[in-house]
Amino acid sequence: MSPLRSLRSVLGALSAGGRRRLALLAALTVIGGLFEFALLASLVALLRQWLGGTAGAAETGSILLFVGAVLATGVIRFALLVLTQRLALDTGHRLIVAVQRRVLARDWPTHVAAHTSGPLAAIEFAEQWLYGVLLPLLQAGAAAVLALGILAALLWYDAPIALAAAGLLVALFAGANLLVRTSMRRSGAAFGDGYEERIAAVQHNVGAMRELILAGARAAAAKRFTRIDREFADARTRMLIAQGVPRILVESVGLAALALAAWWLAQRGGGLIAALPSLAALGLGAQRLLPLLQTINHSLNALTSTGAIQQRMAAMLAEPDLDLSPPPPPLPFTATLALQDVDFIYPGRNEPALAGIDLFLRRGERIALVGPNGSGKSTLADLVMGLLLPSRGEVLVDGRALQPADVPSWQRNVAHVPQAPFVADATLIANIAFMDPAPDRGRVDEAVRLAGLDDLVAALPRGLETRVGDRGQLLSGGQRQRLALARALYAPAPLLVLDEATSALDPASEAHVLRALDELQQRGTTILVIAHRETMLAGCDRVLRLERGRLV
Ligand SMILES: Nc1ncnc2c1ncn2[C@@H]1O[C@H](COP(=O)(O)OP(=O)(O)OP(=O)(O)O)[C@@H](O)[C@H]1O
Repeated sequence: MSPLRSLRSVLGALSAGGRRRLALLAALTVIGGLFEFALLASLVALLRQWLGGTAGAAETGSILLFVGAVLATGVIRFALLVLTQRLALDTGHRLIVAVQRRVLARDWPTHVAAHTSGPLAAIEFAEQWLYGVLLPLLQAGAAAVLALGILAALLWYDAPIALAAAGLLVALFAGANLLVRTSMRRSGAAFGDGYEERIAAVQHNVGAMRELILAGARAAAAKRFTRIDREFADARTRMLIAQGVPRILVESVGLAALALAAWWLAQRGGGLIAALPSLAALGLGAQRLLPLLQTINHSLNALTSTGAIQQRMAAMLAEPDLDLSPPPPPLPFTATLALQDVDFIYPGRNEPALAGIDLFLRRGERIALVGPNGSGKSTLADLVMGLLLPSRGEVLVDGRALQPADVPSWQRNVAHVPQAPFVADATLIANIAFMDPAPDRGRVDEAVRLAGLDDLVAALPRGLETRVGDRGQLLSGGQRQRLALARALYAPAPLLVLDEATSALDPASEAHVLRALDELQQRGTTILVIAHRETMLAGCDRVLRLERGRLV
């Protein structure tokens, strides 16, 4: 995707309001440019009058015009400073939120297949894009207005010289950019890769701390990180150097050209004195024109060098946006849940994970699913929960085929306890009443009791208000599992799926959970238990066995 196309798609991801604010920002920047031009024009007019010796009312008028332009430009500059910062940060905020919404909108298979470093890096990329591309582009817009004005004035003053100077500058910029373009593109792409790799390395080091300590591999991890960060820093250095080269080249050659022009003008009839007004105009023009051209050039360079980052953002923003409407009501589930001749093949796999599955569950039944590792138990559970959709066959709820559009309302019937649950760095109560801004204390206590967490809560000085640490590291493995069970029980759902949910529990805790399952079943909950341990099969109405993706 070309930089301009990806720029368009990034901007397209902003809401209509966001784009309107951006248009306002662009308009303000151009107005700022116009005022700067007015300021410069009045300064030139004033100089001309002074140099020409004109006095009286005309001079007073010019001075008043000049003072007015200075004051107005100051006010506009201040307004621009405030508005630019506000609108720019607002645009950055909108972009970051837009990316996060797309991450949250991903379906389960996409989420599982994606690297976690991508969404994290996207936050930095949004800021890089904002300060590295968008703001420089806006400044370039204002600079272009001013540059065109100055050029027009110079053309009017001395066309041949102005044309020669403008031609030289444009040629210099174009040449310098051609020189560094490839380096800029490559280093920009390496910068984007390096940034993601660096985040992935940090995640790896933090996540694998225990393994690194025990394997005596912390120094190796530090070396690996050093290499990754070195490469990233090198890419960034190359990118910044490539961005800076045109400026140096143009400034030095431009200055030399100005000296040559002065010499050439002095050779014309009348000598240096006669050439002074032309030289002053040229010098003033060049002095103002050069930084403007630098600004324009810098923004175009930024577009090239951050092209890879922008493309990543554009690709993420092209993903479907999240539906923010409130969750739909639960799909009626009164009698049966069935899988009919279901196959499932994971993307990139040749063999189906599940084949020819026929499964029939009555409401209120408790069924166990057993089978060796990799036989497809979790895949089957994911199909039942609507996290995966069958590659062939159908899932039927009360005899009606589940359509993709029904999945969110079907999922409102499901509570799930995985083997390795997610535990937030928050209090016990916040983890149990997950995402509920006003936890219902009665339901929390009931869930704590059923999950057998009451002894732990009673023993903690801060009870349910105890923080459990990052990923629940301040709890034992069994306590984490019981916490996940309590979470699943907090929002009572007609279907409870336990996927190796008690693997870390001691016999007494497991017996407690089995009694809780009996109680839930009596209340009409349908329960699907995936287990390797025989003990968990007690109380199940049926035991189904999966082998190599088939029910046997
Ligand atoms: N996201 C995935 N992408 C590709 N293949 C996958 C994915 N998840 C699982 N598989 C494959 O699907 C097959 C079934 O895996 P599944 O996790 O359902 O087995 P399981 O019976 O639950 O195993 P375990 O008892 O070890 O938990 C395995 O061969 C596994 O490698």
